[in-house]
Amino acid sequence: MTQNSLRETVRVDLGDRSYDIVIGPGLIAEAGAQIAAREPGIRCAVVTDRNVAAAHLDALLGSLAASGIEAAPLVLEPGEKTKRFDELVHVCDHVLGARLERGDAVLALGGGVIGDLSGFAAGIVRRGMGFIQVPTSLLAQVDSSVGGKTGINSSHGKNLIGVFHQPDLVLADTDVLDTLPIREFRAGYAEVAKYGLIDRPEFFAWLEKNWRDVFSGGEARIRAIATGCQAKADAVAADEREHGSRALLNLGHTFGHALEAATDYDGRRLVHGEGVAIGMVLAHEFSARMNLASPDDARRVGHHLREVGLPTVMSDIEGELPPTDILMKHIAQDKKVRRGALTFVLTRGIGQSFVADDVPADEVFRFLEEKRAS
Ligand SMILES: NC(=O)c1ccc[n+]([C@@H]2O[C@H](COP(=O)([O-])OP(=O)(O)OC[C@H]3O[C@@H](n4cnc5c(N)ncnc54)[C@H](O)[C@@H]3O)[C@@H](O)[C@H]2O)c1
Ligand SMILES: O=C(O)C(=O)C[C@@H](O)[C@H](O)[C@H](O)COP(=O)(O)O
Ligand SMILES: [Zn+2]
Repeated sequence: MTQNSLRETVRVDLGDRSYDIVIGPGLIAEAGAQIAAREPGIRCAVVTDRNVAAAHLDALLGSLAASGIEAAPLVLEPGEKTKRFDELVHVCDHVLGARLERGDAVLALGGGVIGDLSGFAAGIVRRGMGFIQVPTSLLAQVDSSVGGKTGINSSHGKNLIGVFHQPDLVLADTDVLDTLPIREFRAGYAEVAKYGLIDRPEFFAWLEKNWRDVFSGGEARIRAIATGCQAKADAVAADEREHGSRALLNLGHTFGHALEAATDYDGRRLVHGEGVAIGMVLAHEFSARMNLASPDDARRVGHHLREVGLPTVMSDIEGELPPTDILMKHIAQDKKVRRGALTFVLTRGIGQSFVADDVPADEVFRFLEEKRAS
């Protein structure tokens, strides 16, 4: 990690596909110069959503134009339901209609929804073109803009269709978080805390003490984002395509994704980071039930996430959830399933997560039934 006053740069080491994540204030105004310095002559399709466009699109387009970068903007509807096939076709048609070449780029200006969808388009148009991430939600700055997982949802489940396609550059302008709704900031915080729970117990302890400063902005926020990006960069460099250790980044996601699918990706009821928050508490509780970890750790995780204002139990989700066998059907579609056996990220304690193969489905079923009843 290199530091320059409030600017931090984290490098994702992937040989000839390595790239920088630049983090700090004022980066949208500088985006044109940052991109032109790395890719002279490049043109961009700028994909964003209506909320982000209202607050930040003009500034980005101005910055690109000032550096002589031609840009073709496309504004989509906000929300998880935009991660679907017809919107993928929409983005691909837009990129082709603008006559962008393989060496040009799709630039994602937005949260994880826009990043995942645009990255998928960049990965398949002309069999793979340039991709630049300008993440605008906390979740996207600390997680989804890094690592090259792209994709869309299916009626069969979350993120089931997609490709790995790494970005060439990530510009995380921390100023833009000032316009992010507080509910979305909290949701992104769940993925920040995740890195502590995976294998950085001292980071989790730091968050327990300093989360108010992370929420209020400034140095603590930048430190939290840079620590998260470094953790993600390390995990991706070690196992780019999730053959093994990268699966740790999925802590809380097997339960969380099932809950997102069970609520029909309705962001009024549950957004991704909230599903991850509930999922991480469930993963710690399930680990305790399997005698792998102390129930005190599960209580500590639940206490912290609840303290910042996140939902932590299934009953926090508004409205009825479908029966447990439907949740199990979603869990069985998880991409970590091997030869029909469930794989979960479980834990031996705070910061001691591990990938558990062959988790008995009947134990998971009984556990979920009990949790729903309690
Ligand atoms: N590819 C990955 O590695 C990865 C990692 C984590 C999550 N994800 C995916 O990311 C998605 C969730 O991302 P998200 O939480 O960013 O959701 P999102 O993209 O829906 O953004 C959240 C909301 O905030 C708004 N918004 C974003 N930035 C804003 C800003 N600066 N000012 C005002 N409004 C703003 C958006 O319009 C949207 O309404 C999920 O689909 C999840 O599966 C992917
Ligand atoms: O980058 C990863 O690897 C992750 O698992 C990060 C997660 O936060 C993210 O939500 C990811 O999209 C989930 O991946 P999936 O393979 O379970 O769809
Ligand atoms: Zn996630």
